[in-house]
Amino acid sequence: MSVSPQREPDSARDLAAEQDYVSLLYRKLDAEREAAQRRLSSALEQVGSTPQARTERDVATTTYSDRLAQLSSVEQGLCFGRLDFHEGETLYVGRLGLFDEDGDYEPLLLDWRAPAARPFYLATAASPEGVRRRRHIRTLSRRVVALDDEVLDLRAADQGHDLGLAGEAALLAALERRRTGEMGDIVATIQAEQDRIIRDELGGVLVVQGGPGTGKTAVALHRAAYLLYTYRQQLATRGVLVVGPNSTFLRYIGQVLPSLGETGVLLSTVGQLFPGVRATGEDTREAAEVKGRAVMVDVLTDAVADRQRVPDEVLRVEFEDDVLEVDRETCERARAKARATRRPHNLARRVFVDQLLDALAERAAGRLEVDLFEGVPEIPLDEGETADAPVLDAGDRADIRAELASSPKVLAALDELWPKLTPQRLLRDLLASPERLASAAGDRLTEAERAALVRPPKSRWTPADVPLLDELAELLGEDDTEERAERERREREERAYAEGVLHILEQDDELADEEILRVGDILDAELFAERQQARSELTAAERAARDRKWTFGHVIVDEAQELSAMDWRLLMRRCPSRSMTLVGDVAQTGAAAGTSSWDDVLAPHVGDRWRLRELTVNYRTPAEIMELAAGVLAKVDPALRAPASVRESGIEPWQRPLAEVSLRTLAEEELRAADGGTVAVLCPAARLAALRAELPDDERLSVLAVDEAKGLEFDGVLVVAPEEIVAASPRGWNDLYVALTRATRRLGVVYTERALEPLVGAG
Ligand SMILES: Nc1ncnc2c1ncn2[C@@H]1O[C@H](COP(=O)(O)OP(=O)(O)OP(=O)(O)O)[C@@H](O)[C@H]1O
Repeated sequence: MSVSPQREPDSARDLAAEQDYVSLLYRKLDAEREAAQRRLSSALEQVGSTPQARTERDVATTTYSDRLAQLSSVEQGLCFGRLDFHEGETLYVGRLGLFDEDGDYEPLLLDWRAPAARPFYLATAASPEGVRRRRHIRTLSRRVVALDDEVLDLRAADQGHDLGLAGEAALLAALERRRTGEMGDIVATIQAEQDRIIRDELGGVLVVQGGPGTGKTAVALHRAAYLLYTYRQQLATRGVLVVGPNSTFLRYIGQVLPSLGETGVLLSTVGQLFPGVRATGEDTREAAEVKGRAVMVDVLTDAVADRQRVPDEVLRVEFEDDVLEVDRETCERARAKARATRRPHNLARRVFVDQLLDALAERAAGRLEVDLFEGVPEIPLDEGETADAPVLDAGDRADIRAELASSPKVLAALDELWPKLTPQRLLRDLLASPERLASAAGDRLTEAERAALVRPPKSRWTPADVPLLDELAELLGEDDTEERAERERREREERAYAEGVLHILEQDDELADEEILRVGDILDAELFAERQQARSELTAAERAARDRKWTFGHVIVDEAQELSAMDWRLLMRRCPSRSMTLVGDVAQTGAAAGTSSWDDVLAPHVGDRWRLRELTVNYRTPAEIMELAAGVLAKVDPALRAPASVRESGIEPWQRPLAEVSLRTLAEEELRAADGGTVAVLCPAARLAALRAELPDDERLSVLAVDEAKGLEFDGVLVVAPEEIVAASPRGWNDLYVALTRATRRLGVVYTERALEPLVGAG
């Protein structure tokens, strides 16, 4: 069911009145910016030499810079709505809150995320929530260009259409706009089913399932902004992580949160979540699938165990012109004792090394005693002395042990048996050796699957390696005793420094600055030290990106259907609170290790403790294109239903054989038709290079394989060789469904031999 825009011309008087109000809001915004700029400049001028002055300066500069960035980000579309209530009250809704500080602090503009702004998104004629009229105010720069009114009375309810859209005219205007290659925010036209998801409670796992174009990405990002606004205390320090499928996609959505005034969110792919590793390599489809399986946990566990060796017969170690020997049984006992600690490999190593050093020290002491007495005439025993009493005392033995512990040869011998390992070294060794792989995998992987994993040791890391490295980091652990001692020492110093500052703050009568007094009032020294460090150096998102053990306050995953079982394990580690929003569409799964069931994905981590919400309206793809795509969806699973398109474009999709067309000419035509908007040619990966060479070089034209186009949209799309896309993978129909649903206006399909069955009759 689609709708078409119908608007009464706005009365000039109404426009002028709204222009006056909007201008007042911009003046207020300017004044706030100037004030923040002034405060920032004066804070920067303070060249404090005392710790107290430095602290003041750091706090102030961060606060005012953040505020300035936020005030600049809301310049476009500052105010976009107005609510008139039956009781006579009027509220303006916009990107941030502005208050009348000279009067009685009345809100001039309500932040869209404030509870009082909710009727703007939820009120309907059938359930008006006291709202008489909802007005969408459309602006261009600072100029009011159009008003769209909805009167919410029961007469309007009778005329309601079945999609239940709010602010139809404004919505359709937003949907008709040309695509630029960067996603925009939808804050002015969020629909009720989306609003309910955006404002769903923070805790627990929320799964949002929705077909293509239903606004899953838009909703996920607005939810991040909403959560940060509503639960700022809880989330600001731990941060929010947004995970996307690839870096093209992250670039595509990169502007949405800043345009909503939020900069403290880490956007990342799973492949970027292991600090120090850049996953620039590519796996074959089969290798990626095998690496993503949950069974890899057992394979890796055994691969670690395989690195804890005992000698075949006897351990022989050179030490001071001598060779010390420890039998295999003693080595086995040492290994069993170390394993029994259940500590990660690198931490359990200490136990193993200690045991063997004890054994070696005993051998060395025994040798020394024999040596001492060699050639010495027998001395009669004193009374009470026995012949086998140790000659070396505890101090001597300790010295011998210390010497052994610092002997490079001894250490090298022990390292042979139980090496200190990094995740990188272990995984590199494992994947480079068919023998190691066979030993670790046992019968968990077939020979062919193991062969798919083998690669040369110098290969680049791939995204599917990253969750394996993360798993290994857990299995291996880090023996960071020394770093920890150093960190504790630094923390003690910082605490002492903070205590000093707080003391000064308490004493200093002249400190009228509200900010600093508040800091002194509510923080103890420890928290203050922590916060100072956090503020003066990095944002939460930046710190999180550098720290593998960082845990986030909330994690949002887009295109969540693509993640493998191993990816999920990594993400769950980053979010022990399980406060997560997962958005995706199981009909669009392309990755071989991806999922077709949310249950399967979540059961190992949260059982059935997750809640499902669905999005049902497609805002992107016109009805004509969706009709074509629905046939392909039926091939994925006949039980699945395509979402209802919100509009018709009046342009039928078409199909033609490759032999009869020039792709270059077609692409040029599409670029012209897009009229400044974007065009994509989507094809099987095998044709990418040839097509990139053939097609015009234009920044508005993208030539992509289907997995690269996931989540993106373009005004015009040409799908090339659909039958090859289907044949290229077991999830080929899903891929074709994704390809067909990327267009906002025009779609053409160019097939190689004959039209695919579900597409026959189209175009
Ligand atoms: N309420 C809305 N107002 C205006 N535009 C909207 C609204 N909801 C969604 N859109 C637009 O619809 C398009 C599709 O949204 P989005 O990319 O979030 O969908 P999706 O469900 O993530 O799609 P896919 O599954 O294909 O990745 C975007 O251009 C988005 O801006």
